[in-house]
Amino acid sequence: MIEVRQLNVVSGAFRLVDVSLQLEPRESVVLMGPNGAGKTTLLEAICGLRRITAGSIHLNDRDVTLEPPAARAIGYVPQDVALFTTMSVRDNLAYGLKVRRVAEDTLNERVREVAQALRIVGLLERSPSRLSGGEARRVAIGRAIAFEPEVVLLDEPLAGLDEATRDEVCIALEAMRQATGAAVLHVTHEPRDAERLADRVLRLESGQVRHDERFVASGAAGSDRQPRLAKHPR
Ligand SMILES: Nc1ncnc2c1ncn2[C@@H]1O[C@H](COP(=O)(O)OP(=O)(O)OP(=O)(O)O)[C@@H](O)[C@H]1O
Repeated sequence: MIEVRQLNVVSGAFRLVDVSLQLEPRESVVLMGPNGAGKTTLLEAICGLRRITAGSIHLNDRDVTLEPPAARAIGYVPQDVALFTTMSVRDNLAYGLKVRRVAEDTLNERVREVAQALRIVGLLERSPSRLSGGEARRVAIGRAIAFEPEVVLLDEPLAGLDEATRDEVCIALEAMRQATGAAVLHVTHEPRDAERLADRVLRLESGQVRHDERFVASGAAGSDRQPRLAKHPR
């Protein structure tokens, strides 16, 4: 479970003020809101990439507010993907496992599983600079989930994908969520993503988060899909 308590962030003239939210394990929450509302700023603050001026972040009752990003069990897919261009796709996927000193055989198995689930096995030895936009997005998702984080933060991961790739990525995300029990916070501007992926929807407006009462979960969030990623002991 992740709990954000009264988070305050100052970014130039922009402010997030007393933002609170909570995600249960395996819960899929979509975060919507207008351009510039602070969705990216909020995700960056939760994963430790933005300094917060007040408030706290708790992962399973552990206060991680002052921990560096790599010490938090939080996977992040940034809006601009930001793959490590000096590494192969395989090494991008392995990165989160390496920094957490996961044994090599487990690491290799995990990379293989994630690559299969996201259908990027054929890309493993490529450089990220030679990927299409959709391929790069899938690699970024793989890098974020390979170390089996407790929470995954996704900043518009489906933007710009064609319908078939979009479906594949949605299925892989749902499989990951079902198999690992990770909670997912997913930023999108697309109501259809919310309908497909969300258990509930939050709206960020005027620096504050509120529940979208109009949203009713359709139950279409992949509960009928077979998980393809196995859970490994931490
Ligand atoms: N490094 C920065 N320095 C100063 N202001 C910033 C910085 N990064 C973002 N901002 C400002 O903070 C506000 C929130 O930006 P943010 O990217 O979090 O919004 P968003 O909701 O993710 O927008 P979008 O839907 O367009 O992606 C904007 O007004 C933006 O101009």
